[in-house]
This record gives sequence, structure tokens and C-alpha cells, in this order.
Amino acid sequence: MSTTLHPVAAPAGSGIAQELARGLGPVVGGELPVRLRAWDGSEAGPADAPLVEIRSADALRRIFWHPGELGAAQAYVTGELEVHHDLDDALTQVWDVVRQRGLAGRPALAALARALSAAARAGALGRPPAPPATQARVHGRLHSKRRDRAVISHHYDLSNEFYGRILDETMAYSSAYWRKPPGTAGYTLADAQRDKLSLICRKLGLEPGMTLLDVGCGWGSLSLHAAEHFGARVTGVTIAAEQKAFIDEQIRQRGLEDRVTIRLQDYREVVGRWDAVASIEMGEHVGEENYPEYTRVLAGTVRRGGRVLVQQMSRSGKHPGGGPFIESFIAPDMHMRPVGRTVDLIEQAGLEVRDVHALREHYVWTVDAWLENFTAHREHLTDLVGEEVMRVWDLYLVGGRMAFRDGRMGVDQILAVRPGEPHALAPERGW
Ligand SMILES: C[S@@+](CC[C@H](N)C(=O)[O-])C[C@H]1O[C@@H](n2cnc3c(N)ncnc32)[C@H](O)[C@@H]1O
Repeated sequence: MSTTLHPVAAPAGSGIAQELARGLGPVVGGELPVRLRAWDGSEAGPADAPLVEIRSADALRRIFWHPGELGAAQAYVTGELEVHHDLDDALTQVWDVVRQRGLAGRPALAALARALSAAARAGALGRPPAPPATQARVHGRLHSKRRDRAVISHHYDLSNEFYGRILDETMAYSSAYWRKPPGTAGYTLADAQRDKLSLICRKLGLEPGMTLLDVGCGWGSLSLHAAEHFGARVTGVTIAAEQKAFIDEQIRQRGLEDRVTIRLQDYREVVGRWDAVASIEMGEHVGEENYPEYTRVLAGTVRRGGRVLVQQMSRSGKHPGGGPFIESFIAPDMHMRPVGRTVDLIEQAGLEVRDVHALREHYVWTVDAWLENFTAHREHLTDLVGEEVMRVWDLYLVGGRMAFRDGRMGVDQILAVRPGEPHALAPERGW
């Protein structure tokens, strides 16, 4: 990475935007990827670049105190910074420059902070403004049961109605499996989610009467599908109270009382033995330290010869964890790692991994569909949760789609068996 100061033609004029551009040019090492407009009305930067409006000095303060993703996200969600351009396209152009010019490291971020500080003649950067109201505040020991409940509640208890408008009718909140290309007439997100659920049930070899444990069951998409379409007897586990209330109502409406039971329970408290165990996009919440305990629970709750399916997001190479934005606004304490490491940890628990199915582009298409719903219901959703949460979700969905598209994040289904008879897994992939 280089923060070498390249001479850049100083923009004419003496407004705040020009001063900022003068300060940022050397840090960015060339032309700015955006056009800046400041609160005094001044503008600088390439005329055809996405227009970013800095509406108050607080935006600069936030970026000064938290240079990079977090400060910019704080300024965006509070509305102190506005993007007058398609958000995906603007973020992509900025990210391309950050990547190509090696600007993601600490030295570049420090130089950015210095440049802001020098340019902030319109107001000393002083103390940082209070964090936005939407930023999660969690206390206590990392991944204690109490803290995990608070973290999960921050994200999942936004209201069932909110999620109901963004997700499809299955209420699956995880990557779908698109058996037909998105846009195929008559093939919807709900179809792709049902195809994912059936795929999981087939990989698990579910047959009528078999028992299934669904760890981190969300709004019950898999629990209900496995019971209704594969005749399984299912125990679902979640720590989000709103989710349990939602599924209990579904169980009643669909007459599945004898086949599905939902427990409001932490995965660490689950005891019992099931024919098969699934955990769909819950492992990200477990944390690095507790992951061995999580895999022990998966291995310990499945019968000998039984199958375990984990669907989980991964984050490549240098950046494990959740990333500053996700950790601050969406799901604090979230941890993702490269898929190979997860496979390793599952095997260390005594399970034999039989298949890893990469679904990265399926997540791009899934988030696409969520974004479409989010945009279509924008007005109603804003009434439900307020403008600031909507701006958090703008960044979450657009940024998430970019990360899957660029390969910085992935998602995989990992199928494992607990060694022992009967081991009914066919030598061929039959699903
Ligand atoms: C991303 S959602 C996935 C939901 C569902 N599996 C699906 O595919 O739609 C993650 C789920 O994990 C649950 N969860 C997170 N931490 C948990 C914990 N410590 N114990 C039990 N469930 C947990 C959340 O309540 C939520 O239901």
C-alpha cells in the first residue's frame, strides 16, 4: 500500500469542497472517485462522478474519528452525508479506487483523517458526535448468553412485519437456491427459497417420521417445510422471541402441532438426539471462541450415522469477522471466516465432511430480490422503522450484494455425517 503524495492539480476556488478535494487528492493518489458538494454549496471533483453531498461538519467529524467504513456509514445513516447517485454504483466506484490504489490499510486511513482535519476550517473537528441512535449498544462479556440475546434482539426484533415485507412468504432469511435463472417468468424468490429448503431436506435424507433439529430456525422456513413436505418431526430453536411467536402461529394455522415444536433456547442449552441436524446461517452469530462449542452441539445432537447440514457465510482471507459496519449496525459480534477453516472446525468436532456446495452467486440474486421488495415497500417500511433504520438497511443490502458479487464474501452448504452405522449417504450426489 502506498500513501505517497502524488502531485495533483489543486482545484480552483476556496469553498469547503475545494479544500477537501485539495486535501484528499494526495491521499487518494489521483482523481477523486466522487464529486463533492459541501454545506456551503461549493463543489469539487470530476463532473461526471457520483455526487456526494456533505451536509454538515459532523459528517467530517465522524470520518475523522472513525476513518473508513464506520465513519462514512455513520455519516450516511444520519443523513449528514447524502449520495445523489445509485448507491450500488457509487460504492462500487469508490471501492474500485480503494482496491486499485491500495487505500484500505491503516496508513491511508490515517492520512485521510489528517487531510480532513486540515481541510476542516469550517469547524474544528473537536470531539466526535454521539453515535447514531441505530448503532447497536451491547455490553457484557463477548458471547455470553445475555449479550448474544441482546445482539440478536437488536437485529431480529425489528418487527415481523418489517421482515415480512422484505423477505418472501417462506420468511427464509438466508441465501436461496436458484434452480432457474433469476428473472425466469413465473419463478420467484419464494420458489428459489423452497428449492433451497427441499435441497437441504434431500441432502439430509429426510423421510417421513424422521426427527430434525433446526438450530437457529429464524421464522421457521425449514422447520415448517421439512414437516409439511418431508413428513419430518421437527424441533426448531431460536433466541428471538418475535420469531417463536410467529412460527407458533404458523404451526397452529397449518395444523402442524404434532410435528413441529419451537423452543426459545440458546444453542448451548440444547440436549437430545435427532436423526438429522440443520443450522442455516446461524453459525455467523456464534463467534470464533465459541465455534468449537457450537460444532460440539451439532455433533452431539445427531445420532450415529446421522447427517448435519450447515449453511454459512464466509469471508475471505485477510478480513475475518463481520466488518466495522455489520458489527456496529447489524449484528455486533458476528464472525465469518474462510470456508476451509469452518470445515476444519466441523471436522474437529468429530463429524466427517462429505460435501461443500458453494452458493455465492445465489446470494447476489437473493439480495437482489430483497432489495426489490425493500424498494417497493419503502414508504411503508419507513413508517414502521424510521428513516435512519432504512438508511442502515440501504447500506446493508447494497453493501452485502457487492461483497458477494466481488467474492469478498461467500456462502456454502456443508454436509457432514456423524461416523457410525447406518451411514446411508450414497456414493453419488443424488440430490
Ligand atoms: C440469519 S437467521 C437464519 C434463520 C433461518 N435459519 C433461515 O434460514 O431463515 C439466524 C437465526 O439464528 C438464531 N440465533 C442466533 N444466535 C442464536 C443462539 N445463540 N442460539 C439459538 N439461536 C440463535 C437467530 O435467532 C435467528 O433465528
